[in-house]
Amino acid sequence: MEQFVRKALSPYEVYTRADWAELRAGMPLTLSLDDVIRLRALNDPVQLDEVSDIFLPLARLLSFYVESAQSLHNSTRRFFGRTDAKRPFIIGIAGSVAVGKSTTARILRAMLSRWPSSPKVDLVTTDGFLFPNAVLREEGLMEKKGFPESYDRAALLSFLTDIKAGKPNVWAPVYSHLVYDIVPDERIVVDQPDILILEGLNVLQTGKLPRDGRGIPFVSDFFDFSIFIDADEADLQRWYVERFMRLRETAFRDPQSYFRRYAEISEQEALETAVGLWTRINLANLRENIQPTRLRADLVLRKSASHAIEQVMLRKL
Ligand SMILES: Nc1ncnc2c1ncn2[C@@H]1O[C@H](COP(=O)(O)OP(=O)(O)O)[C@@H](O)[C@H]1O
Ligand SMILES: CC(C)(COP(=O)(O)O)[C@@H](O)C(=O)NCCC(=O)O
Repeated sequence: MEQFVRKALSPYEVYTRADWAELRAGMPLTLSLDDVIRLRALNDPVQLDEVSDIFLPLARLLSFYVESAQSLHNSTRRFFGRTDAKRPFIIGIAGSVAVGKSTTARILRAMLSRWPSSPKVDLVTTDGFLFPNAVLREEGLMEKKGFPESYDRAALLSFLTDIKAGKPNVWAPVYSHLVYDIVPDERIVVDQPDILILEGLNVLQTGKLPRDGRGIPFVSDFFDFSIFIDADEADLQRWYVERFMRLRETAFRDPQSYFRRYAEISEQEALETAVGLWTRINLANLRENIQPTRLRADLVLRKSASHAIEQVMLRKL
């Protein structure tokens, strides 16, 4: 009974992978297996059937939403008799560290940019808005990287405000996973895209509402559509640790790598280090800040232990 009431009250329509895949409705597959291999991140085993079963129906849904958003914006322009700049459609992608946000964002970007209208699709990750390590150290936040307080939220909001207003050449700072810090003098420029994908742990977080009612408090206020990628904690830990162990063979060997020392310790010590980083930083952040935002998303993609998406939940209310 309790489960029945909970289901009736849920704001989501729940689809199995097979049911969701049906909603592709003839949408043509524009990515090849080579494209998928090129786009997927280290340790992400995503396959071409994930593209046809999950991403094609999603791209079809988004094509309706983008069209409706443009039409709504045109109505507002007509009402005011204005000819202001086009407004990009902004998609937010949230979820834990190691859940596969970057692969999802890159596949989605490639698919949307291959629509017949050839829209300009840009992708930005929120790590560029982390405070530099020097600031995090001063504030005692080095073990809180990825937590809400480790980001320059004002800069991120100002970046989104400019993009949504249709300004040309809006820039964002760049973060390097290799050096584990913001890269001085490097920037990414976003120039009036039709669609912007913003990917990061924190994009659905709410923060405190200002008491005086002024200001724009949430990053998600800028989203036309939001996606949360969900998985069990035990699977996430396994993916994080496996990736860490693979990075020891690759990126950590680079003399510039912040994690250089972890390429040299024993396998057992490396495992303990990875589990420690996962538990102290990323699991704590998942529980305190990320997981509670899941039900704010328009779409939840739920991954199984094999990394494949097994269930899709689409907001109906
Ligand atoms: N220490 C690291 N060195 C190099 N690349 C890394 C490191 N940690 C994570 N990455 C890469 O950074 C990207 C983002 O990782 P993460 O924030 O965990 O998000 P997600 O796994 O959801 O995409 C991934 O492509 C991952 O492979
Ligand atoms: C850089 C990140 C905070 C992710 O940033 P995002 O792009 O999601 O804003 C994360 O990948 C990270 O490095 N966390 C710190 C703990 C760790 O080293 O695993």
